[in-house]
Amino acid sequence: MADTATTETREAAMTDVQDTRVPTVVVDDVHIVYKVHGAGSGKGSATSALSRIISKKRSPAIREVHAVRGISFTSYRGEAVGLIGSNGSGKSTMLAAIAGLLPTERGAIYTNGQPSLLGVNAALMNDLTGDRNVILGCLAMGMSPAEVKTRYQDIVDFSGINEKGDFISLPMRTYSSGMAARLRFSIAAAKTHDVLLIDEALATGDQKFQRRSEDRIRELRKEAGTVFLVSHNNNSIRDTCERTIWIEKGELVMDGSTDDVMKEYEKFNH
Ligand SMILES: Nc1ncnc2c1ncn2[C@@H]1O[C@H](COP(=O)(O)OP(=O)(O)OP(=O)(O)O)[C@@H](O)[C@H]1O
Repeated sequence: MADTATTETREAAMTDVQDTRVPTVVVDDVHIVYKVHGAGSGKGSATSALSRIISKKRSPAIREVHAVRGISFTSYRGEAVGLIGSNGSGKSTMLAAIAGLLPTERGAIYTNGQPSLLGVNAALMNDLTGDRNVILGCLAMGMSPAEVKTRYQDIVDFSGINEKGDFISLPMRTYSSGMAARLRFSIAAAKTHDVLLIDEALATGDQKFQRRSEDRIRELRKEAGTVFLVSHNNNSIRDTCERTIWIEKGELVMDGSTDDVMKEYEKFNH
């Protein structure tokens, strides 16, 4: 009897612990396959295109790249999760899939809340001025015009775009790649995201800005979101994420505390 009671208490306690962790993203045995058109064995695209026209053949074979091969994990509210791995291991593909931008070939991704992907290629309009982009970006994230007005100055100050003069009123195409990336990060980070996916954004700013963005990521976590960070900068992962997922050749190698995973990853790279 006593044993049963203990078991019940333990089970109740475990349920309590589980209940405090709210899952935000569940990745269940996901496979992602890119289909590359025009990847036939033609010698040079112009020659092969011409021979195709002459022979009236249809487009060349479609090649498949199996970028993610059966990855599973669950992230919880309040977590910052680093994604690491060699070039081409599938990190960006995994982020884009969580953001809902790529279909899964097999398996499924469930998200609680709206994921937002903040990549170095996030779309801002190059011909519009920085301030127009701030306004449009905020509206596109669902802020009301009044909210945009109150947030505007903070975003510009955070970006530091105006530190060396009035750059915010110049078109984005006149910005250096670092300046543009800083503005993109500042716009995206102005909103509390349910799931914020950051792809290498921190690598583009200078050190001062990197530190500022790391602080902002920590704040976003406190505001109850989940942050995923893809980076080749091991220090930014260490400073920002307490959990890290290591991917190689599309497969999950290790998922655990950043310290443990980094130790193994560094061994692998030496
Ligand atoms: N649009 C695409 N079409 C076809 N194949 C792609 C495409 N994007 C990525 N791949 C392939 O998918 C695999 C994973 O690429 P991915 O960009 O996800 O890697 P990554 O880990 O983010 O790399 P990196 O660290 O270099 O940014 C690679 O083999 C790559 O060639």
